Order: sequence, then structure tokens, then C-alpha cells
Amino acid sequence: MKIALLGYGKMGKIIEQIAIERKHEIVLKIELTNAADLTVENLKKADVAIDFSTPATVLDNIALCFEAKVPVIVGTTGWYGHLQRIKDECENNGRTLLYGSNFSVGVNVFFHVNKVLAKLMNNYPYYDVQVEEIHHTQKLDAPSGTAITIAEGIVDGLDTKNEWVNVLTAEGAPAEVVKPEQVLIESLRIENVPGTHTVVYDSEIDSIEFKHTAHNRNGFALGAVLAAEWVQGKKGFYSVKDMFNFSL
Ligand SMILES: NC(=O)C1=CN([C@@H]2O[C@H](COP(=O)(O)OP(=O)(O)OC[C@H]3O[C@@H](n4cnc5c(N)ncnc54)[C@H](OP(=O)(O)O)[C@@H]3O)[C@@H](O)[C@H]2O)C=CC1
Ligand SMILES: O=C(O)C1=N[C@H](C(=O)O)C[C@H](O)C1
Repeated sequence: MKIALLGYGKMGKIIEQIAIERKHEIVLKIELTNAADLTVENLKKADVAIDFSTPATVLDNIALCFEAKVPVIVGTTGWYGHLQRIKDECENNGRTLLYGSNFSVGVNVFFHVNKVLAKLMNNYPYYDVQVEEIHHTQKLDAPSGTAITIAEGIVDGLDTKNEWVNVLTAEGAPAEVVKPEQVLIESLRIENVPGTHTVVYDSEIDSIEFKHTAHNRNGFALGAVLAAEWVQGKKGFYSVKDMFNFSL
């Protein structure tokens, strides 16, 4: 496959390595300094685009991919308020987009089990739940896209919760007071952390902690390349969940 990389930062560079190992060819690499090369004409040279750029640039990049009629895999987070519009555009105009807040297998297993756990915990209302996420200090968005997906899974499954709220906090800060119907997402920024997510169910008696720790970015990058392979020949709007089959 010929791949256009939209965003050539921490993720873009690892995706390039994995794509080459899997015998793909990188035909376009876009970062801030050569953003003028991101044209419909150049995009048409690719079979697929993979966007790991910034919350500020991702929507323009998606629009260009749609104009070039190139399927696009979107790993960039921090734009999910626009999801419905992008989904409609995709479906109304026959475009192809697959997005995911997290492309790693481990986190997608975590998403699935998190939903099952939330449903189970309806039987034990004396536990309250909270989500914690830790990322490196260069991260532009808070909460992480992954934490949003986790919190949405809890809101879907747990009858007592109907929305999430976010607090970007310093290590050791006092716990925030939230409304009983809200899921608190606590965001911490610590140097060099690739991504750690924990769901905590807490009661007076005990705590249950469910945690995913990324040791590096390789799982995210491999998942994005697998998504680019998976989407070939498909049309429409997909999430990374469509790529995995977790039925037992
Ligand atoms: N879904 C998932 O599994 C994962 C998602 N992410 C998300 O991916 C995104 C990128 O993460 P990361 O690689 O760590 O971030 P980086 O800051 O390392 O990289 C972002 C890149 O985007 C480039 N850029 C700036 N403007 C444009 C533009 N107009 N078009 C294309 N690229 C542009 C930057 O260029 P320059 O360096 O010149 O400024 C940089 O190369 C984030 O939103 C992050 O949350 C991250 C990991 C996993
Ligand atoms: O910015 C990052 O680094 C990451 N972003 C994604 C997110 O916002 O969830 C995925 C991963 O946790 C790393």
C-alpha cells in the first residue's frame, strides 16, 4: 500500500517504521514545516492516509482526504465534538474514515471488559467509580481520547452515571468533588509517560482497580497500520472497534 502520513511526530515516525517492515511505501510525510505539501494532488498518490497530527489540524486534514477520495485512518484525539458531522459527510458522500482513540489491542480489550464490568457493578451501588489517565507533558488535549472512551463505556453500562467531567490535576492534589451522576476523569501529566489508564471502583470496604499501562507507542502504531490494511476496499464510517472481534 502507498501511505500518506499526516503528522510526522512521535507517532508518525513509529508508524513509518512499522509500515515499511510490513512492506508498505510512504509516499507523503507531513509536519508543520511542509504543511503546504498537503494537497489533494499529493494525497491522490496514496491508497490511504494516516493522521496522527494535532487537534487543531485534523479536521482540515480529513476534509482534504475526503476531497481527494482517499480513505483516512484518524488516530488524532481532541476533535470528537465533530464526530457526528464527519460521520454524516462520510455516509452522504461515500467517503471512508476509520477513527480510534486508541489503536492498541490491549486497550481495545480493556474497553470491552470495562463495559462488562460497568454493567456488573450495577449490582453493587455502594462502589463509586473514577477514571485516571496519565500522559507525557507534551500532550495537547485533556482528557485523553482513551479516557473519554472508557468514561463513555461506564456511562453506557452503569445506571447511576450520565456524564463525565474532567479535572487536569497535579500529582497528589486533593480529590475533586463531583456530582453523584458524574464520572470524574482525573488527568495527570508526567514526563515520558506513553499512556496509563485506570478505572477505580471505590467503597468504604475496598477498592477495585482495573489498569492498562502502555510501555511504549508500538501498539498504537501497529494498530494504525493494521487499520489502514483493514479499510482497503471498504467504504463508510468505522471505528477501531469494528476491526476487533471480542465475542467469546
Ligand atoms: N489513537 C491512538 O492510538 C493514539 C493517538 N495519539 C494521538 O495522536 C496525535 C499525535 O500524537 P503524537 O505523535 O504524540 O504528537 P506529536 O506532537 O509528536 O506529533 C504531531 C505531528 O503533527 C504535525 N503537524 C503539525 N501541523 C500539521 C498539519 N497541518 N498537518 C499534519 N501534521 C501536522 C507536527 O509537526 P511539527 O513537529 O513540525 O510541529 C508533528 O509532526 C495526538 O492527538 C495524540 O493524542 C497518540 C498516540 C496513540
Ligand atoms: O497523546 C498521546 O500520547 C496518546 N493519546 C491517545 C489518547 O488521547 O488517548 C492514546 C494514547 O493514550 C497516547
